[in-house]
Amino acid sequence: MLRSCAARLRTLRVLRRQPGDARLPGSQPGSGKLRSFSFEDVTEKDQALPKPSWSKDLRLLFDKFMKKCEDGSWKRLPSYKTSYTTSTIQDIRAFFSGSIPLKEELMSQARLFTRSFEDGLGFEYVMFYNDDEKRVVCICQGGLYLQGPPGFLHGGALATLIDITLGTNAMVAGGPVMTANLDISFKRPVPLCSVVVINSQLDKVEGRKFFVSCNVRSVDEQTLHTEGTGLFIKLEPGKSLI
Ligand SMILES: CC/C=C\C/C=C\C/C=C\CCCCCCCC(=O)SCCNC(=O)CCNC(=O)[C@H](O)C(C)(C)COP(=O)(O)OP(=O)(O)OC[C@H]1O[C@@H](n2cnc3c(N)ncnc32)[C@H](O)[C@@H]1OP(=O)(O)O
Repeated sequence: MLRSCAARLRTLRVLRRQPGDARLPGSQPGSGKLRSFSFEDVTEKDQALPKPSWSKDLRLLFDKFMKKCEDGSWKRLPSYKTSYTTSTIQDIRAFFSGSIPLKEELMSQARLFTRSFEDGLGFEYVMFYNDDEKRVVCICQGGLYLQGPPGFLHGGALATLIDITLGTNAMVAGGPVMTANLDISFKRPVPLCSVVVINSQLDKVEGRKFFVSCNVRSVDEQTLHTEGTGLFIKLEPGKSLI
């Protein structure tokens, strides 16, 4: 698994020697196929689909959950590098009652933190949602640029993955939310480039407060890496954030 991460890093270094170019979407690593950078490439491509940088474990888990989607009980959630396309920026500004401090131009360049790394070096993840059970499962692989202790995933990176998983669980149930509180117990470190499964469930809703909890386990389910709980507050349209 670590070897596939290192090979991916070498490939990216070779491709990066061409300034102003981006990799052709869908090209094979090492193929050297390049073409000019296009904004649509980074905004429109669904990132929650198999890529060459995924390990075998991540692919197998993805296939397993896609099978569960066949009867409609589970749904894969697509994911993009930015949620803020030019057409929705006005709506978002209105929703937050003008409290977003960024100017239009910068806003359109903003990227979702977890989708800002090159393929395979940062966060690779896919979330699946079960509406009846109010559960979200995130299958994820933390890449070489997310190191904390030598050879292990940074705790903040894992906290980020937990935050977005719990937040997504709250959001699919109740609409736009923000994290008010996160409580995380790190029990066993996560090896870098390994795959873990974040299992979350919506425990309780009280007015605008959504209480969500999760555990993080290894692929073989033998290791309990982490447990976490979160409180998410449903945002009120037109209410300023600041
Ligand atoms: C057309 C589309 C339009 C819009 C959609 C656009 C976008 C979608 C929006 C978001 C999607 C993106 C989500 C991804 C984000 C990833 C996660 C994050 O990184 S969030 C960033 C980190 N979090 C923050 O910066 C939050 C900072 N805090 C706040 O902004 C506010 O405190 C708050 C959480 C928004 C709550 O403020 P409110 O004024 O709205 O609510 P309150 O009246 O203060 O509280 C309501 C209720 O909740 C209780 N409460 C609030 N905070 C806490 C807390 N920390 N611990 C415990 N309880 C808390 C409070 O006591 C009230 O309880 P009640 O009295 O029982 O009702």
